[in-house]
Amino acid sequence: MEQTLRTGLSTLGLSAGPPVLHLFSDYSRLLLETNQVMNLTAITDPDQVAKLHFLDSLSLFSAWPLHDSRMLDVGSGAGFPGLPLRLMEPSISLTLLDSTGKRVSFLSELCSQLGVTDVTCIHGRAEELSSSPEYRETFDICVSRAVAELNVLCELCLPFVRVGGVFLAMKAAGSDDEISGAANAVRILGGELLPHFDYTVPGTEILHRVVRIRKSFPAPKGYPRRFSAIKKAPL
Ligand SMILES: C[S@@+](CC[C@H](N)C(=O)[O-])C[C@H]1O[C@@H](n2cnc3c(N)ncnc32)[C@H](O)[C@@H]1O
Repeated sequence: MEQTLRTGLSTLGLSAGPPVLHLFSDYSRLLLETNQVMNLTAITDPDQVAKLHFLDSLSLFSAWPLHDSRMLDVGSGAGFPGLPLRLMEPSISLTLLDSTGKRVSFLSELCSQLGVTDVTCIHGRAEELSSSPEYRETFDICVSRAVAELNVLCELCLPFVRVGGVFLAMKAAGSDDEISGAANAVRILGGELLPHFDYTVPGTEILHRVVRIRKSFPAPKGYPRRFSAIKKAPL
């Protein structure tokens, strides 16, 4: 696993010393051990964890400058993409958010075992939390992978991003229709669609995409709506 990671990192123009590589090994081991008793990932081979979770997450470094940012990962699940980014770049101030309590307990335990005690793990729903002044428009960067369609995801994520910050949504390469279908949501929520960034997940032939949305104006009051309303009438 460490060799796959080292090779993939060099493809991304990144490098890591033994202490960071060990952190990723420990992360993979704890993920796969816990996965035996809790549904965290469909991937069970450490080499595939390195490629499809770690290197896919770390590809965000090629899509946007991430250092020294206050970052929120919405629907982080087992920590992707936020935690691999923080392990590689300690200057990121990271908050992981998920609506499933068991996953958040796993994340808290994982961060404590990895010794990254400055990561904040929150159990809650994005559309409820972003109305609180503590979180609304306070993050430089919001990231999210595999949580919802982009029009819905914009309503969950853009209210967290400060004006001038960015929302980075990880999507499949063939997401052109999904992106054009989210144009209305982006506009209403104060966003501006930037050119997307396509990449090949290192060590694979899988093409993925980072949709980049700059926050240009504050999100109007009243957004996000309750999840039932978001689902019933997506923007
Ligand atoms: C398919 S998993 C993806 C996990 C991770 N981002 C990844 O790529 O491996 C989706 C996660 O989003 C969380 N989620 C879904 N809706 C959410 C919401 N409204 N607020 C916070 N978390 C949410 C779920 O609990 C789940 O853990």
